[in-house]
Amino acid sequence: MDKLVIRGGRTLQGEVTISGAKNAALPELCAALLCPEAMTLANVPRLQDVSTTLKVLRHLGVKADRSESQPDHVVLDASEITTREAPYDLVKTMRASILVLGPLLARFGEARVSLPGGCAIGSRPVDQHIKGLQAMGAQIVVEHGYIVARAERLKGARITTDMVTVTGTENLLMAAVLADGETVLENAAQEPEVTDLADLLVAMGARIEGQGTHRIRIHGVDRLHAPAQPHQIIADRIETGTFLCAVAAAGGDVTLRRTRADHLDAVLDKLREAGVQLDCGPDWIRVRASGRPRGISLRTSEYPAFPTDMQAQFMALNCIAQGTSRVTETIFENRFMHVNELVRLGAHIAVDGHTAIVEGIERLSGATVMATDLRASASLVIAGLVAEGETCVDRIYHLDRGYDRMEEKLRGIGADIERTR
Ligand SMILES: CC(=O)N[C@H]1[C@@H](OP(=O)(O)OP(=O)(O)OC[C@H]2O[C@@H](n3ccc(=O)[nH]c3=O)[C@H](O)[C@@H]2O)O[C@H](CO)[C@@H](O)[C@@H]1O
Ligand SMILES: C=C(OP(=O)(O)O)C(=O)O
Repeated sequence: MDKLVIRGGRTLQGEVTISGAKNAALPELCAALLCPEAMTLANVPRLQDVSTTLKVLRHLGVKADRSESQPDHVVLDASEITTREAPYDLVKTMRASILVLGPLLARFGEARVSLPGGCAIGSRPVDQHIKGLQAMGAQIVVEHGYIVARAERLKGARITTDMVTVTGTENLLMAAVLADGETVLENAAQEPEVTDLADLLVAMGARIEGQGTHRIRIHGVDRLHAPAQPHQIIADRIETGTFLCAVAAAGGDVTLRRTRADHLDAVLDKLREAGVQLDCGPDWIRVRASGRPRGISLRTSEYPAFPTDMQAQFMALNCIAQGTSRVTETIFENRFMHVNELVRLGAHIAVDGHTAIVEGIERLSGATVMATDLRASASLVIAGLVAEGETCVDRIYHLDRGYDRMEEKLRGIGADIERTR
C-alpha cells in the first residue's frame, strides 16, 4: 500500500496548474449515458474516482477512452448500452456511482444500481434521489442491496428535497432533461459543479433555466446530442483551496494557474482573515504567506458558504496558527476523523459534538499517521509539510481518489515529499 513520506519545514515557491474538478467530472462522465452520440469531455483530471467511473460506464457498454493525443480529453460513446445494471463490486468504492441512476432511467426506462457503500464521513443515504425519481413517476424498490427503478417515460414534477443535496440535484437534473414536461427542482444545490453539469446538458440540447440558484427549471426534450465542442470541465476549487492552505501553513509565494477565484469566495475570505496575502486574476491566484497564520473559526455549509470539503485542510492550518479557533461541521455527522491523526502530530484539538476547538501551537512533530478519507488525507499532508522531522501518511489510496498527482505538484514547488510502498 502506498505511503507519502514528508520532511517538513520547507517553504513553497513557484507555480502549480490546477486540474479539472473531480465533482464536476464524475456527473459529467455519467451524463454521457444520456446521449446516443460520441461526445468529448476536456480537462478531465487523472484520479482514481475518474478511473472507477470509466470502469462503471464501460461495464454498462459505453466506449470510454482517454484521447492519446490530448490525455486530458475523454471520448465517450453510449450509443450501444449492453446492461442497465451497476454492480456492487464496481459501485462499492465510490459514492458518486449513484449518478448513473438518473441517466439510465431517463434514457432506457430502467436501472439496477447497487446502493453505494458506507463512507467514513457519515451515513450518506440516497433517499432524496429515490424520492425525486418517484415523484417523476418511477417505480422503485430497494432489494438485495440494489435500487431497482422502472419508468416507461419519466414525467416532469415539482420536487422539493428535504435538504440541499449536490449529487441528488445532479441525478434529478439528469433524469429531468429527458422527461415528459416540466420539472422544477426546489431547494437545489448551487455548487459550481451543478452549474457546470447543467451547462454541459444545455450544450447537449437540454432546456434548463436557473442553474446556480435554488430553483432549477427543466423542460424535458425527446433526445440529446453531442455538444458541438468538447466540454471543458471547470477547475477544481477544492484542489485549489488545498494548495492555498498548504502555502498558508508552510509559507512561501506560489501562483496557482488554470483556476477560478470566483468559486472560492468563502475560502479566500477565511485565508485573508488568517493573514495570508492573495492576488487574483481571471484564471490564477497568487498566494503569499510568512510566519504563523491567525487561527480562524468557521462553519461549513452549502455553497456559496464555506465548503465541508475544505474543513479538514483549514483544521490543519489552525493547528499551527496563533490563537484558538472553532471549526463546526454541519453537513456530515462524522467528518472529524482527521482530528485523532492531527493529535498524533502534536496538535491540541478537543471535539465537542459538531465543533472542534483548536488551540494553535508553534510546531507539530512528525509521526506516522493514517489517511481515513479524502480530505482528511489532504489535511495530514499539509500538517506534514510544517511538522518538524518526518511524517509518514499511510493509506493514501484515499488521496488518489480525488487529487491529481498531488505529491508531484507539491514537489514542483519545493516540498520534500515522496511516495513509497
Ligand atoms: C461527488 C460529489 O459531488 N461529492 C460531493 C457531494 O457529495 P454528496 O452529493 O454525496 O453530498 P450531499 O450534498 O448529497 O449531502 C448533503 C447532506 O445531505 C444528506 N443526504 C443527501 C442525499 C440524500 O438522499 N439524503 C441525505 O440525507 C447527506 O447525508 C449529507 O448530510 O457534496 C458534498 C457536500 O458538499 C461534498 O462533500 C462531496 O464532495
Ligand atoms: C466527500 C468527497 O467526495 P465523495 O462525495 O466522492 O465521497 C470529497 O470530495 O471530499
